[in-house]
Amino acid sequence: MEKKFKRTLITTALPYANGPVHIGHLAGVYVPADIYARYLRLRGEDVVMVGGSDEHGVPITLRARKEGITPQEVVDRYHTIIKDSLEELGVSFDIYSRTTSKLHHETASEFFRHLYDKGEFTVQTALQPYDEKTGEFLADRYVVGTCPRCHNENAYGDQCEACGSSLNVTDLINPRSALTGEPVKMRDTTHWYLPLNKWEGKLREWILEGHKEWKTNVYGQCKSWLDAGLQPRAVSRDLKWGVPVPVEGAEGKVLYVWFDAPIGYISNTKELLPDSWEKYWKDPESRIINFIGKDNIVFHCIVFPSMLMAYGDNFQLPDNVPANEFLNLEGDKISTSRNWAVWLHEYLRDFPGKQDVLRYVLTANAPETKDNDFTWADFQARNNNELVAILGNFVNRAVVLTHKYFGGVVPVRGEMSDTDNEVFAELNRIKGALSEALDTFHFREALKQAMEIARLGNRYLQETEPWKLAKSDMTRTGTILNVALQLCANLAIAFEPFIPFSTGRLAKMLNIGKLSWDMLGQTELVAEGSEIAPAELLFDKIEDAEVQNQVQKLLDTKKANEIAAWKAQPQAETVEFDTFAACDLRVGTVVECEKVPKADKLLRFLIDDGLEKRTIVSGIAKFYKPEDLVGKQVCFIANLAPRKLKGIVSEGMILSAENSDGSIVLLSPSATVAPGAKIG
Ligand SMILES: Nc1ncnc2c1ncn2[C@@H]1O[C@H](COP(=O)(O)OP(=O)(O)OP(=O)(O)O)[C@@H](O)[C@H]1O
Ligand SMILES: [Zn+2]
Repeated sequence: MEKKFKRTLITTALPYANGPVHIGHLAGVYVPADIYARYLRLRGEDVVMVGGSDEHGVPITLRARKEGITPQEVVDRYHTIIKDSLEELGVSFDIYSRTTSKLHHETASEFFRHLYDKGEFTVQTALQPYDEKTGEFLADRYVVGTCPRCHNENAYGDQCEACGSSLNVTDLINPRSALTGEPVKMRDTTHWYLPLNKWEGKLREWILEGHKEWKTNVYGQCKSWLDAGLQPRAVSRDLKWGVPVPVEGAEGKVLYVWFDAPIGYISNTKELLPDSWEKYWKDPESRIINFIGKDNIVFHCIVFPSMLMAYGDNFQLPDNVPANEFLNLEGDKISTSRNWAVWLHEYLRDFPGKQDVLRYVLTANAPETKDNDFTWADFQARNNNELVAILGNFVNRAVVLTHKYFGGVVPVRGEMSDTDNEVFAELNRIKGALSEALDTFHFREALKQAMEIARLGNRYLQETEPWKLAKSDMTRTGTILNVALQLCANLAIAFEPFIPFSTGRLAKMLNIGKLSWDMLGQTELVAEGSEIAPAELLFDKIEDAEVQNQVQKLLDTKKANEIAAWKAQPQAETVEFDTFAACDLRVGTVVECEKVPKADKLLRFLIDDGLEKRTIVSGIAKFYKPEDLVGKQVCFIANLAPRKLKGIVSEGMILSAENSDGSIVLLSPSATVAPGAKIG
């Protein structure tokens, strides 16, 4: 039997404030959380959605060092971008705060101190990497080295981004300091550990016995962690940026970012509801739902619950953790550091007023059960073929026809035909399926069901053809349009959790007041005799040029990444001087230059080499216009055995350099020299 709850607290993973948010964050966490929150609010439930930026941890301090600014400046910049862009997308947080707030520092500090006083920690001294040049211990990402699994040379001390392995500093081959590049030294340092093993039994019972309904990806990950056996986990770090460890002898140490971040959920609730926050956290009749992406499962299902159990005081464990898998972009893993992303703030700038299109596409294609790919082609297709052609089209037809035949006044619904009754029966079936999908976090399925109402409407108009009937039977035409308008009003409810901007406009067009989930399925939402507003298009077609711009932006990024990753080839084997001297290298002046017919890569040169004019064929046609080269001086190998290319005998080879992007650049002397001058 499903348990009834009095209220729900929705938490959303705290985005890391070392960059803006991208579509992966949205698809994984913020869009589904917002859908669920809006749905519960429509049902009139007591629901609170909290969020905030995660502003501590090593990547932020590294970024600050790189840019020569303070960590506070880094987080101020990104917190503002993240907060504003999520708000503009319509993510309806009740509070969006940050972990550098005073209240959070106090809350996290008190949490640690309480566990410390209760004796919930163990203290361990262990060897940690240390940079002798800067005199600092190197936590997590301060250490880079070669990944033992995939041999990526730039794996971090906690993770390899190339192969996705989670690592320990000691796993890295040739570990070096990210600050100075020096090999790391190991030194003793003391930290506080939370013995997760102490909570293993309770965790097993709570998840493996008590929550078999969880998503299989979440349940499966928890099971494998638990089956592998839990170890004590360090909850402090040698760092200056963060919440200081509030005990004596802990100077220069802060709370591990994954100890402090989930406490952010508590401090955010506290900040929002100073007097009543506890009932959301401690009343067994409250329900906590954590929205996260798959890489956060262990922290939300193992680490944070252990912290809450260790704290005691009735803190409740989450009722569900509907974690999503990952969204990729055009076939590649989304990455902040490689700038491989669609950034929300840029999307909002490039597609003004199209928040709902992104919300729709990210839900329709959400990585609910497996990793999924976002492509601009799919984005365009879903907008044009679904939002415009199905939903927008149906609403537009119903509203336009009501204006055309009834002057915008909702016509009377006369006698109902079997078709009309079937439409309403189908609407009811959809309501059931839609609610069930939302209740069980199947948002893709829920969105599909909502779209079924619009499909139903289009089929209905197609079958009944009111535009034909209007010539002979206005009563029947009125009935049909009344039914169609009721479906439109139902769409305004069914789609509200997903695309709230458009449903707001739709409700206004239909001139209907506040809607609630209970009203879904009702057939008298638009009152007979009431006036509706003129038709307004809910969605516009997205043209090829708009998505091509976005694809080009990604291609540019790819190119920039390749150039940044380019490395010179290792040096070839040593040769004796005589070998070099045997090559007769000279400078010549280009007398003629033209494209070789039927060969798109080749140019034919006629070179004045100081003795005579010689012909050389060179494969650089993609990079130079022949007319631009006439009169220029080039370097060439004079004594290379002649070779036939496309029927032309080439007497030598022109020297060029291949750039990191694959383009070819000719070599020329830095000042004009006599043709035939020797190079050596
Ligand atoms: N591509 C993605 N698909 C789905 N969820 C994601 C994706 N990237 C991040 N998330 C989720 O978004 C939440 C906030 O992410 P966080 O700020 O920690 O970013 P991150 O994982 O460091 O991403 P990035 O490396 O791209 O900055 C986390 O719960 C994370 O699992
Ligand atoms: Zn690796």
